[in-house]
Amino acid sequence: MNKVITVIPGDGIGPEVIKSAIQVLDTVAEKFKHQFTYQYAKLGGIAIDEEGTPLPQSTIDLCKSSDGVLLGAVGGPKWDTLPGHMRPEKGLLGIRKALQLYANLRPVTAHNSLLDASTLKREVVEGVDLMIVRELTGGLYFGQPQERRQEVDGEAVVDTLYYKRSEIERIVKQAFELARLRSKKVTSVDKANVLESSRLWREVAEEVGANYPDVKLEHMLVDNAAMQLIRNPKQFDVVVTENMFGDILSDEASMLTGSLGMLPSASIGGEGPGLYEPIHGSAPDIAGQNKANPLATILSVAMMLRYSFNMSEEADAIEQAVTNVLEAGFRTGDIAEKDDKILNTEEMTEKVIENIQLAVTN
Ligand SMILES: NC(=O)c1ccc[n+]([C@@H]2O[C@H](COP(=O)([O-])OP(=O)(O)OC[C@H]3O[C@@H](n4cnc5c(N)ncnc54)[C@H](O)[C@@H]3O)[C@@H](O)[C@H]2O)c1
Ligand SMILES: CC(C)[C@H](C(=O)O)[C@@H](O)C(=O)O
Ligand SMILES: [Mg+2]
Repeated sequence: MNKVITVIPGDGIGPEVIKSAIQVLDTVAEKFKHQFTYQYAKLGGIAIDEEGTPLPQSTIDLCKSSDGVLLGAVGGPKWDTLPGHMRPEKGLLGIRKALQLYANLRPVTAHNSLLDASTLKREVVEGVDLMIVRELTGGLYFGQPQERRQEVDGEAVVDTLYYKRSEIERIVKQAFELARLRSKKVTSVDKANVLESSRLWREVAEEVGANYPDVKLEHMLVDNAAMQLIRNPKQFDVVVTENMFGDILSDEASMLTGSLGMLPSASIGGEGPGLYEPIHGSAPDIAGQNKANPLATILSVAMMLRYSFNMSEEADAIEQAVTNVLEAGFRTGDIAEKDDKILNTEEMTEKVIENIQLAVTN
């Protein structure tokens, strides 16, 4: 198959992990006789520096003209003092919105060989396999007004948490559809004891859930959910929640797998291409040092092949290669234990590539 992929390296470790992901894609292309064409686009800090805006129109156009979008990460201290609308992160929010990617899937899978890399006890994380379904184009991130104000008694600020019923319906429906393919349980996370938006969220979850009698629905307040995620994460199958709660809970949940550097994501739901990115950021503290764990981005490539290109055998080959490499004891610094030899980004990528090449195909 021929596929056109828009590649957005971004800032910090973004270009490093994207380089790994492209090498993996090239390996898959060769092994499975596909042709992947890459068109590179700018987003975030590098786009601000070179084009004066975090989201150039040319980037939106390139994304829309492709079959899938692969993104590294954006942001960094260099751009932290810019006004809100000019920040790198605004570019990321803008491209998600422009492509109507309202559903962000963040799978959290504990690899057996990484159980001791987690900060939690082995018996707590063993067997964890959950999916966070994060609403991605609404809520506090996008609601208007969002501004600072001078009022008579001093400075004030407002962010707006806004959802349309239809926006809640479609994301909750997505969660139920996914749960049907998994363990048939949806936990809807909200703050319905305080927020009006959460009370509507809960109401809609009940209504949508009524159409899925085979799937169990439970509601959980977000503060309790944050605690339950580290007390007993195995109780969760699909977790569905609004944008900001999902952002926070997914970083927390990543530690069940051993590292933020392990968690991939797929953003889908629009009429055009899906966007695939690790959940981590540009990691300025390790950028440019060839230290970043490339696995989250490599696993995001697997999600792109599975969800956007319908290449499940190829996706399986990548995921299996990652499992094999971890089982063989190869580690980047973030998942290493005391006596492990630490591989750099390039060496880890090489191990995954060797493994894909060795895999026997049907
Ligand atoms: N999707 C994105 O583009 C995205 C996501 C989150 C944060 N950010 C941006 O990234 C910048 C830094 O944010 P932050 O430090 O809060 O979060 P971060 O995710 O960049 O880093 C948090 C910690 O995790 C480590 N880490 C992250 N990814 C890693 C990897 N692949 N391998 C090894 N270690 C890894 C970092 O070194 C750091 O110690 C900010 O500008 C933020 O806005 C971007
Ligand atoms: C960088 C930021 C805008 C982004 C978000 O909050 O969505 C990031 O934290 C993520 O999780 O993808
Ligand atoms: Mg985040």
